[in-house]
Amino acid sequence: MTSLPEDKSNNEKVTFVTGNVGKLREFQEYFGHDIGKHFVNKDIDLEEIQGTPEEIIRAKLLKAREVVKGPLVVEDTSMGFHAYHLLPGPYIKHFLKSCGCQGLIDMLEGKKDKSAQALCVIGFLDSDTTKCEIFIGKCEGEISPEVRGKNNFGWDPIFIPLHERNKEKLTFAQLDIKIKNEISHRGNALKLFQSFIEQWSKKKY
Ligand SMILES: O=c1nc[nH]c2c1ncn2[C@H]1C[C@H](O)[C@@H](COP(=O)(O)OP(=O)(O)OP(=O)(O)O)O1
Repeated sequence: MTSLPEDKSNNEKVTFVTGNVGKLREFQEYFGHDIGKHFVNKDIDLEEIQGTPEEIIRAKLLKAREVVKGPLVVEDTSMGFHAYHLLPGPYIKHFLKSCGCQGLIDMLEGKKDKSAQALCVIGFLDSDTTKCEIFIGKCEGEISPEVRGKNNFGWDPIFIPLHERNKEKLTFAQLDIKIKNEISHRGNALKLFQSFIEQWSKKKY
């Protein structure tokens, strides 16, 4: 299990509420060694509502608030096919669990349009407010005709990000985590979140 490094300073830490090891790994890779100065991780199973990505993230933050007192961050990721008007979208977790990566490929059988979009929504809630800050990152891609690369994170082995850094059309699972973070939905959301959290820490301490 990936865990964030401990830090003994007195700064109030932001709690990243997630039970998803893949998310934690990419978060840690993005922020680097200092991550423990700012964040701690708590694995709480947060019930997910149905709705738009913004509605889902707000509900996730408010649910987490019932358990975590201090500043907190949650994340929700969806992935959908343009041929299906971006469904499964927020329901991708359930599709993946029941059909697997091959099942997702099969959903596009006979469809000419294999394009897909990944969306990452990061939500932040400070301790003294109910105002949710939301950061959204997107990544356009296409679904690979077969499962490729080591599957250690969700639908990574079938998602080919369309980006000039990926001329070889590798799936996320075949790309180095550093490159994934530079071009992915999560990386794009983290860029926005990072500038916010740096300003927030300056004001706070
Ligand atoms: O970059 C990614 N590359 C491939 N797969 C990914 C990625 N990011 C999330 N995923 C998968 C995990 C889950 O099957 C679904 C999102 O579900 P999602 O509700 O956001 O996450 P979760 O319940 O696993 O963790 P959490 O404890 O943070 O709510 O897509």
